Amino acid sequence: MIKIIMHGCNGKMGQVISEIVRNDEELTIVAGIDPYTMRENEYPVFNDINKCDIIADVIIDFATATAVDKLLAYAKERKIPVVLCTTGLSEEQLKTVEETSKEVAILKSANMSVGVNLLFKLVQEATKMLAKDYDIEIIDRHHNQKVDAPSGTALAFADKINEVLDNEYEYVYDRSAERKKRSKKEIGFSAVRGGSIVGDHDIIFAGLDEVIEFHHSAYSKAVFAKGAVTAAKFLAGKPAGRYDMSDVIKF
Ligand SMILES: NC(=O)C1=CN([C@@H]2O[C@H](COP(=O)(O)OP(=O)(O)OC[C@H]3O[C@@H](n4cnc5c(N)ncnc54)[C@H](OP(=O)(O)O)[C@@H]3O)[C@@H](O)[C@H]2O)C=CC1
Ligand SMILES: O=C(O)C1=N[C@H](C(=O)O)C[C@H](O)C1
Repeated sequence: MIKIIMHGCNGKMGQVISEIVRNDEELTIVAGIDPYTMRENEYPVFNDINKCDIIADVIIDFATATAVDKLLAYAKERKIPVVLCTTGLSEEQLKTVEETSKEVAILKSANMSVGVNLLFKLVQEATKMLAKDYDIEIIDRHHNQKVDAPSGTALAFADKINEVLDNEYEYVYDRSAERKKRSKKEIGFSAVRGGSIVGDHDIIFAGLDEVIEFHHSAYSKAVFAKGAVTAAKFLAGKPAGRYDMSDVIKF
C-alpha cells in the first residue's frame, strides 16, 4: 500500500484526490495538510506541515504557491518524493525545486491531464513547421477562484514552444501600455477568469489569411486528479531527480 500525504487536502483538488484514493486499493492517504482543519476527513489533518510526523511514501501537492517553500524543505529533510502540482511559483521557487530535486524525487507538472501532455508534443511539432510564418498566442480560461495568471499550463505550453525555438522568443503578458506592433519573436498570453470554467487552453498559430488552433478543455477536475494519482504511484520509491508527466505517460 502506497502511503500519501495530501498537501492542500481540503482544497478543491485535495478533495477530488481524496475521493479517488478512497476507491483505490493500492493507495491510502495517511495525513493531510491544510490550514482549514474543521472538515471531517478520514485521515489526520495538520495545519502546518512541520507538525506532521507520519511516515509516507509520497506527497501529492495541490495547495498555494506560498506553501511550496516549506513543503520542499520538509520533503528534502524526510526524503519523501513530491508530486508538485501547485502553479504560480516564482523564479526563486523554481530554482529551489531544481536544487531540492538533487536530494529527493520531484515530479512537477502544471497540468496532470493526458490531453494536455499529448498536446505539448503536438504543439512542439507544429511549432517546428509553423513558427517561421505564424504568430503564436496562448489563451487560458479558468474559474473565478484561480489566483495565478497566466495559468501554469499556458506558461508550460510557451516553454515547450520556446524550447524548439532555441528559447529566442519573449513572453508578453500585457499589451495595454504598449503603442507598438507585436514583434515576430514573441509569445502573447491572455487569461480569462470567470464562473466555474475548469480549465481551457488555446494555442493559436496566426498566419496570413489563416489561423491554426490547438484546443484543450478539461470538463472536470478528475482529469488532473487521476493524473496526479498515477504520478504518485510512479514516483513512490524513485531516486532523487526531476521528473515530469512525460516520464509517466508514454505516447
Ligand atoms: N497541475 C495541475 O494539473 C493542476 C494544478 N492546480 C493547481 O493546484 C493548486 C490548488 O488548486 P485548487 O485545489 O483548485 O485550489 P484551492 O484553493 O481550492 O485549494 C488549495 C488548498 O491549499 C490550502 N493551503 C493554503 N496554504 C496552505 C499551506 N501552507 N499548506 C497546505 N495547504 C495550504 C488552501 O487553504 P485555504 O483555502 O485556507 O488557503 C486550500 O484548502 C493551484 O495552484 C492550481 O493552479 C489545479 C488543478 C490542476
Ligand atoms: O487552478 C486551476 O484550476 C488549474 N490550474 C492549472 C494551471 O494553472 O495550469 C491546471 C488546470 O488548468 C487547472
